[in-house]
Amino acid sequence: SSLPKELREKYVLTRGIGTGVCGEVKLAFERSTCRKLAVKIINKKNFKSEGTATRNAKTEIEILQRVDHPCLIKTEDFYQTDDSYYIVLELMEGGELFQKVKSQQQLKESVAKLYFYQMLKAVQYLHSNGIIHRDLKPENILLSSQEDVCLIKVTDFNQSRILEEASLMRTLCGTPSYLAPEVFTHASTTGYGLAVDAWSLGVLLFVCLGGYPPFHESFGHQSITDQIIRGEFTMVPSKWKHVSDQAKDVVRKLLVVDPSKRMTIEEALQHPWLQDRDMMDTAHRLMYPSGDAAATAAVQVERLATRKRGRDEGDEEEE
Ligand SMILES: C/C(=N\NC(=N)NO)c1ccc(NC(=O)c2cc3cccc([N+](=O)[O-])c3[nH]2)cc1
Repeated sequence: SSLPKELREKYVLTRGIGTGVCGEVKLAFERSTCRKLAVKIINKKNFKSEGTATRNAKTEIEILQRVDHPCLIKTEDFYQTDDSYYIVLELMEGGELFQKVKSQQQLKESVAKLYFYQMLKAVQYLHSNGIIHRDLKPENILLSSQEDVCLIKVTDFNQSRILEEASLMRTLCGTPSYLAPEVFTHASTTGYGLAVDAWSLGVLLFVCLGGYPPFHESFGHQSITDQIIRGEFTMVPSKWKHVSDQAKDVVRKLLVVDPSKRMTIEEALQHPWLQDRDMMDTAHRLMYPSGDAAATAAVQVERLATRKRGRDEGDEEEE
């Protein structure tokens, strides 16, 4: 394929290392440093052209370049041609969580807990920045190494949405007489939107602990959508007998059909199963290798503040 000239000048692209539904990932070497990197090639026709202004304004690429958290994929560089995007990313040598669960049957509970905690922190960060991921699945969770104890990163923001309270405010300025009730209740504000990610994390945790999905067309007579709508899943004893009751409790409180009754990300982070000092120390050592987490946290806060100021000024220009 015709790679952008600047990309070819800066990187050597070699073999494919992962194939996503919407494109492929190639191993690349940065010519100047010989550093190994990954290049995700996304075919533009995979980007559904959304009607809503919000989606057009904030494409996935902008989200990818804006987010900054140890458990979210970081883009190093970005190129595009008429038909493709080329995203240069850090190499995630552990590959997709999906492959690891498949090859190991099911993960050890301590490993599942370490990964799940990092996923919660990544999604907590997205939500605090008004972003819903909406497509959390094992293919979109990457592992930084082949070791069980490793950093994980969430990727693929193609389905993500920015929560625009502003657009709701504009809606409420008009005549309300034609507006549906849910516009005024939770449904259209951050409330329910964020809960979709909590459900997906429940499915992810179920798969990591049980080694099989909670909802699947091959289970019983019901369609997969009926199983999901009814929230009907089975913890097969042979697979779940070694899993702790606390871990099962987290899954059961996330796979709740009614979003208003579903456990939130914040509540999950407070659940007894995750009050595990050793796991947290390991996770923080992986997330903030520089060691001084306080300093790193302070830097994060400062960076967010400057970015927020920048965005506000930027928005004024847009307005
Ligand atoms: C941003 C994004 N997707 N966005 C999108 N619209 N997809 O639908 C995206 C999706 C997937 C990836 N995947 C990788 O970086 C990735 C997959 C993989 C498998 C084995 C080994 C490696 N590796 O880096 O060594 C891998 N990296 C990286 C970025």
